[in-house]
Parts: sequence; C-alpha cells; structure tokens
Amino acid sequence: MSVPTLAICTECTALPDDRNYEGPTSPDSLFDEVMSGVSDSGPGEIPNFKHKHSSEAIIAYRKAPPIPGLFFDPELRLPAELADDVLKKIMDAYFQNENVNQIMLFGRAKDAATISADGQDVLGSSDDSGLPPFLQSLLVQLEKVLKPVLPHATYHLLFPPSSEPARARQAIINLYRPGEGISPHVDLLRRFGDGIIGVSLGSGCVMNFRRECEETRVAVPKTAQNLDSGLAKDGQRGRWDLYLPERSVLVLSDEARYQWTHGIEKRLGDSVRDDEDSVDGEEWMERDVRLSVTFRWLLPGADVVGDEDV
Ligand SMILES: O=C(O)CCC(=O)C(=O)O
Ligand SMILES: [Fe+2]
Repeated sequence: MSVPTLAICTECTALPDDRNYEGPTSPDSLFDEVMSGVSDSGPGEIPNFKHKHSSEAIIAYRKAPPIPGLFFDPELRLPAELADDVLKKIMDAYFQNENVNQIMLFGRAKDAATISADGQDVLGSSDDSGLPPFLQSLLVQLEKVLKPVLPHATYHLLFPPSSEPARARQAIINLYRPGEGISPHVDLLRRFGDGIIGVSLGSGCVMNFRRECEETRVAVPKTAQNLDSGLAKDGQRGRWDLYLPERSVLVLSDEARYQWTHGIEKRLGDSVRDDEDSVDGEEWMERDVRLSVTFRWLLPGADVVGDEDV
C-alpha cells in the first residue's frame, strides 16, 4: 500500500459579518450546534476591563485544572527558535490577507508502507505526509517533548506506532487578534477522534473549560452558581480557566475532549494567578496576536471537507 497523495486543503474562511463573531470562524470545531449564551457583544464591544460580566470574575490559573484527560504543564514550552519559525512561516503563507483568520490543512500519518526494510521510519515517526514541512517539524518536536510527560496511552493516541494503519490528521490554524475569542464548544464528535493537541504561538490567552450536562449534552449553563463560585450542583467545579502562555502545549483527551467544552472569551487581556492556593495577587496579561495550531485525528470517512453529515 502506498502513502496516499498529498491532501493539502487551504480552505480559508473569511470573517463573517454578524454580531456573534468572536474571532476565528470554526465550523469544523463546533459541536453539532453552537452553544447558546456565549457571545453577548459584537466585535465592536470588546470588554476591556476585568469584572464587567460575572464570567469575568473567574480568575484563570497557570496550573492545569484537574480535568481527566487534560494535560498541560505551564513549564513545558516549545523552543523559541522553532516557535518563531513556525509562526513566521504560517503568517507568511496563510495570513497575508487580513480577512483570513482560519486555515485547515490535512495530512496523513505514515503507516507501515513508509517504513524501510530494516524497520526504520523513512519519514520520521511524526512525518505527516501532506502537511507543510514546518508543521511536520512542529509535530516531531511535539512528539519529543510530550513523550516524557504524557501517560503512555495518551502518547500512543497522539503518536501511534507506525505498525498501526495510517490515519488522516487535520491541522487547524486560528488567528486571534486581541479582543477575539472562540465560542465554547466540543470539537465535532462525528468528525474528529480522541486526542487533540493545541499549541499557542505569539501570545498567551485564557482558555475556559465548562463541564457539559451529561443528559442534555449542552454546556453547563452560565448561572451564578456555576460561574461565580465555579461550582456545579454536585459540588465539583463546572468551570476552570487556564492560562495558555505563548509556546505552550495543551492536550485534550477522554473526558476533557468529550465532556467539557473549551472556549476563549473575547478580551484584550486576562487576570491570571498561579493556582487556587496562590497567595500572590493576580497578574493582568495583555493579549497580543495569537496563533493556535490544533492537531486532531479525522475519523474514518470524515476526511471529506465540508461534509457535515459524516
Ligand atoms: O485557539 C485555540 O487554542 C483553540 C481552537 C479550537 O478550539 C478549535 O479550533 O477547535
Ligand atoms: Fe476546539
């Protein structure tokens, strides 16, 4: 079996002209329906100060929240040289037009067909045919830095051995200007598999996580109880806000991928402290232009762009 031909898709999405716009348009990211009650202001009304809405009373932490399947180490950063190089190449290749803020690329992880007779990987174990070289380099680096820190099963999910059948991998790149965000969502269940890697480049920002109600599969409602105290009915926190610094790496799997939404509120900066017990005060972190690169597995048969019914 030969490696499938290159499948690069530069399907760029322009900014929509509606009041619910929050930043990158991510039809490919959203759960089957957009969560309600997320966006209450249009692009011209960016909340620029800290406690305007109840949701903004939530303080973000640098430490990872205790959500099963979420892996994040604030100390783990990509090498600056690699991150700068990837950022520059992405900007040059895809974001010269200021109306473009999202791009999707597709590759296919190698399978046994790309392994030479002596058992060595011909392409390198993260070499996803179809992705541009700088994203392949990023994947190789991610494979290296994540190996020592992830549980074996999660690492295996993200970087399966070459003995397993080749799978299609999507890289979605989102560009956020200060004040932009993305609605809380669960990445499409019928399109993407388990195991998502998110890389932040150029700027940090806070990502919020909300537990979904299992029965309804909609985001835990924005009630005072859930948001102001951060506690859901069962006494467990239904929301966590995590600061993702520039060059950091986030992994979502299992419960974190399926039972929690993730989103970014549209703000010009974020209030951050180390963790719940931190005695130090909050730090206000201004946002700059941020690029996120998210790698996800396409489910079998879902590698047809634009087919929402798969
Ligand atoms: O910008 C990010 O880090 C998140 C992007 C995201 O969630 C998505 O595209 O599905
Ligand atoms: Fe997402």
